[in-house]
Amino acid sequence: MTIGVDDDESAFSHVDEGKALEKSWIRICSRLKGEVGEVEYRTWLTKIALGPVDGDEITLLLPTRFLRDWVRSQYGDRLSELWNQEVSAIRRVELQVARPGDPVAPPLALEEKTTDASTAPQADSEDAPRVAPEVKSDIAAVLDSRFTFDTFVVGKPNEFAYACARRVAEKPSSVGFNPLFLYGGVGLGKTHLMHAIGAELLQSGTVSVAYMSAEKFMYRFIAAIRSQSTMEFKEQLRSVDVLMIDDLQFLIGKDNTQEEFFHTFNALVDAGRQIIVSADKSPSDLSGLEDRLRTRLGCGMVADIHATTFELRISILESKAAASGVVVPSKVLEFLAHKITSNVRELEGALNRLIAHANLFGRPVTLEATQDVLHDILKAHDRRVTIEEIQKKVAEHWNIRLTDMSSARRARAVARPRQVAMFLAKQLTSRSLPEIGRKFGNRDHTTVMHAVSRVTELMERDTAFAEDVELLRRMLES
Ligand SMILES: Nc1ncnc2c1ncn2[C@@H]1O[C@H](COP(=O)(O)OP(=O)(O)OP(=O)(O)O)[C@@H](O)[C@H]1O
Repeated sequence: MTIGVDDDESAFSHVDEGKALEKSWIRICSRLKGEVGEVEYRTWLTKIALGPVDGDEITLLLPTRFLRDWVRSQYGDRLSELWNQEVSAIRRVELQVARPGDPVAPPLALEEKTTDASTAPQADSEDAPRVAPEVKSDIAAVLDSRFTFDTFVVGKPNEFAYACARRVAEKPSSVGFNPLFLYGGVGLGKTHLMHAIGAELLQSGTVSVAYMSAEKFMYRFIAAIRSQSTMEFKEQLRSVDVLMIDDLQFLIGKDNTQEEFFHTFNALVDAGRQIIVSADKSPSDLSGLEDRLRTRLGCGMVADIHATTFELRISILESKAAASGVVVPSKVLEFLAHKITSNVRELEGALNRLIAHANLFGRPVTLEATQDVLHDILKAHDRRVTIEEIQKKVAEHWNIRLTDMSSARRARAVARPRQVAMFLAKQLTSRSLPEIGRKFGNRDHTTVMHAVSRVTELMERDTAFAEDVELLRRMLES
């Protein structure tokens, strides 16, 4: 082998070259797995075997042309980068289809290889029909068993979305519920609800369910184009009873994929099949999606998952703490629910960390320990937003003067934004009601309480207003 950079050259001339490469490969696999996630890794990357090194190029072998093309298009650049970081002399990665006698799997598995037949492509022979069986298993719903209706905690902000999801799981394709469009901010339970619907439907054993992120949909589509098998791909998609697409906003700006999705969508709905879609915004706000697609997406049931309330955060924490078997005092739960308001994922992450800590050290969870274990998260949240920032953003949004946040004016055009700012201050900061009141022209804490309940009430009644408040919240948090 001719590797031209000194460090690597000496390394390879003194130790067993093959072993060193295998070690590098294991590290690369481990990094890739962390980057792309378990399912993606198993589906596409466990089939790669190490081939020879020639000059600055390493060859990686794949069992079929389809897999080679896919890995090349999706991971080719990243593989080159990672190899180059591991062995600076390697500057290029060549992906080839393995020939008889070549290694057919990674020489050293990262862990026990338990490639799931339902998710992995069947890549055993170049002559075998390449796409049909692969895509078929590929679009089958791979659901997270933790995301069920039973584990979903229902509260005011998500009760409507939950009821719609339940309804669709009981009676898919009912008039008025097709498509079901779930939308809301990051980490508020959209994926959880979709998986819950899928799990419920699959239990019946009679319904075929496909679930994938919009991103995956696009990659499948591109792969089908590359392998000239778009017809098979379309047929696969159009043969399912229920199609779920998560995070649809990903298709913004991807015109060809949108077009394909639009046709699939129409074919399925026309054939009386159920579509379920999630996104971070309502169909009308997904600018960048074609108008005809947005219109059709809004034709069925559109359900918003609002930002969590304090009460919902407490219920979620209680339920997750109870499931863990670790006793978490209510003071700690309240503290967390006050501090971590952004989304359920973060809240859950913080609680899991506390529980893991308690289990590891066998110590009870206390408020003191919580502040200690979570100090980095708590600091980040404290820093996140100030009342002054909230007042400024809200004033700009409704085009009022900043001084009106503290003025005595009671005209609705001024009073309503002020109430929203108080509401957001309560949601996004850890300030107490009297502290918030003081920042709004020395108002009493009961005025802040009134503002919070008034805004909550209005958000429930008025979707446009709720979206305004939600938008402000997201802007302030970003
Ligand atoms: N109401 C709830 N009850 C129980 N767990 C919840 C609830 N809402 C969210 N979660 C949990 O929070 C985490 C994040 O939820 P999920 O992945 O469904 O969010 P998402 O809205 O799909 O986010 P993203 O926009 O990032 O895709 C999951 O672990 C989920 O189980």
